[in-house]
Amino acid sequence: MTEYAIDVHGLNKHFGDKHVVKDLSLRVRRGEIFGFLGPNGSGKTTSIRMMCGLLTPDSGSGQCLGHDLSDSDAIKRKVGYMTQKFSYWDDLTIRENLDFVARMYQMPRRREAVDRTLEGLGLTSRAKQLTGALSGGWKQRLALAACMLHEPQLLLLDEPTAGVDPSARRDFWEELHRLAAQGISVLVSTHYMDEAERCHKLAYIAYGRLLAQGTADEVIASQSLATWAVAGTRLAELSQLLHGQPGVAQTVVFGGALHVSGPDGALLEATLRRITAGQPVTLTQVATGLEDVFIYLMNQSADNYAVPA
Ligand SMILES: Nc1ncnc2c1ncn2[C@@H]1O[C@H](COP(=O)(O)OP(=O)(O)OP(=O)(O)O)[C@@H](O)[C@H]1O
Repeated sequence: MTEYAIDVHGLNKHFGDKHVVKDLSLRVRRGEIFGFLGPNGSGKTTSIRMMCGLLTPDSGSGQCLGHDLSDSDAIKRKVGYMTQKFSYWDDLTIRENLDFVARMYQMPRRREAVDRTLEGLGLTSRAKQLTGALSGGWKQRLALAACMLHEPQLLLLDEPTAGVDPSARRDFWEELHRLAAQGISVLVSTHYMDEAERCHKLAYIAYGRLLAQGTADEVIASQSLATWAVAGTRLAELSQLLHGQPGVAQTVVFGGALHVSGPDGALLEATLRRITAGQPVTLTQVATGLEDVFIYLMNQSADNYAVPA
């Protein structure tokens, strides 16, 4: 048994003349929760589908749970894949939906598998509820249960909590950590920063290219950004003034403060002091956050990929 649930190198995928995944190399350890972040259309779903054998890469190689990527039948038997779209029957109960999935996959000892899964995900008391009447959070839990029926070793979850309220998202993540503690590996794509911070490791992908990966602290440190918080009034006006000034890479409003970041700390500070001189604002250097870094990475890659006029 290898140390990695996923270990892929140089994966590429084109759709027509669009190069949607570029030289993707990624390793996910067993029992690790690995977060996959990036703007819409950056290639997260395509990457996930290649890693679980649902889509053949144009080039590149690797293994998933010890099987070569080309051995998609073996991989699919050990992987649970939760797609973005909720695809269960509203007019069936939770139990009936799970039973339907178990039948579809011709699972042996179906009743036992459904009971075990209901119990494992805290759904037993709701087993008879109609799916259509469930809240978004419980629907996601049903979808997770359906992809756990065959006891997979790896979960590939594509934006599993999109549109789910914060308390249900927290419960869902507690469940993921419980599963990871049992040795199940999880690759999860998300747009939520709080979820990114709950992952053991992260990768940020934009325009098909993986731009940073590691723990949240490593991803933040990798960009060496300095960040200042500017508190005061007329911050929108100040943001416009700062745009394009020496040392200013980006300005982002965070609650009542403007976060201003740039790669050259001294230059950024000098610019901030010059532009805000005499204005009723306070400047405080703050720790650069994950969101600051993701916005920076996205802007950088947009610049690199911009088509020249
Ligand atoms: N089967 C397909 N045929 C043609 N183009 C596709 C196909 N699947 C995806 N694409 C294109 O590939 C690019 C990457 O899509 P993908 O769904 O992998 O991105 P994503 O990062 O998962 O986006 P989102 O966050 O919106 O789900 C997009 O431009 C998309 O339109």
